[in-house]
Amino acid sequence: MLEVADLTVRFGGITALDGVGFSVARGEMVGLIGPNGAGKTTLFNCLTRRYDADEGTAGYEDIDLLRAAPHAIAALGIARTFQNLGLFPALSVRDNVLVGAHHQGRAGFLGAGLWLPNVRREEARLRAAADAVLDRLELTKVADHPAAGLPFGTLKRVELARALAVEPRLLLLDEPVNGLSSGEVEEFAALVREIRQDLDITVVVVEHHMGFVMSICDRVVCLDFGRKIAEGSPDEVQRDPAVIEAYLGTAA
Ligand SMILES: Nc1ncnc2c1ncn2[C@@H]1O[C@H](COP(=O)(O)OP(=O)(O)OP(=O)(O)O)[C@@H](O)[C@H]1O
Repeated sequence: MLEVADLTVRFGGITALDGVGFSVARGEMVGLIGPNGAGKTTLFNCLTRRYDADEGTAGYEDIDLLRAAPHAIAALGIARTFQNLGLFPALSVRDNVLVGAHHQGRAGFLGAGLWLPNVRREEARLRAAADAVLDRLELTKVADHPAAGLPFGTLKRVELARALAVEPRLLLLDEPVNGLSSGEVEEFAALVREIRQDLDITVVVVEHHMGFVMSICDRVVCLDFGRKIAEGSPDEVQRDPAVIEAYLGTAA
């Protein structure tokens, strides 16, 4: 489903990604790990066209993602969550989720302004879809609450709901369990397992929480200083001396 090859991104003198390549099969869940500054978020930013790559390709289904327009990413069936939450604090939880669903709307500016019948029907359809996502993520009770003021664990689920409202085929999760308690991490892992099973979504997850990554991912890719240093099953990567050295600074 995704085939990243020779991906290189430079920021002035810093090479954030240096010839990175890996592939993700349809239905797989791949973990992307590595110490701080390894280039994980930069990789997501390239795939979602927030950053331009200097070199490389990212084949997604039958196109090169790196040539896609940034606004086309959601329509291509790709959604992401953000490390620091990409929510609008003053909007209700439901409206935050509707922002995710919005790209599916077909109404033009004029039709929306005049609130024509087809626009009303479309709005009702999008709201029903958003409500179904809220229900799945047990967020119905807080649907009308502004995002601001909700507990962090709830906001992480709203962030996931916003991404799911895109109805993605490929979901990119950036540190989804960072800051959660161990109980919440387990709940989140169960939720992701359920979503993958029910919605047939392919997932790439960036995460520092090794317990989460190792328990939920089919395969793991490790970056260090912009380079891929290991790839394999969670067990293999965990035992890889290069990975241990990258994290601990010395071979075990
Ligand atoms: N917009 C930018 N301008 C300049 N340098 C950047 C930019 N974005 C990332 N970098 C640099 O690129 C490198 C990789 O950063 P990136 O955020 O991708 O790492 P990461 O693996 O996601 O780290 P973390 O685990 O801390 O989130 C770092 O040296 C970072 O400072």
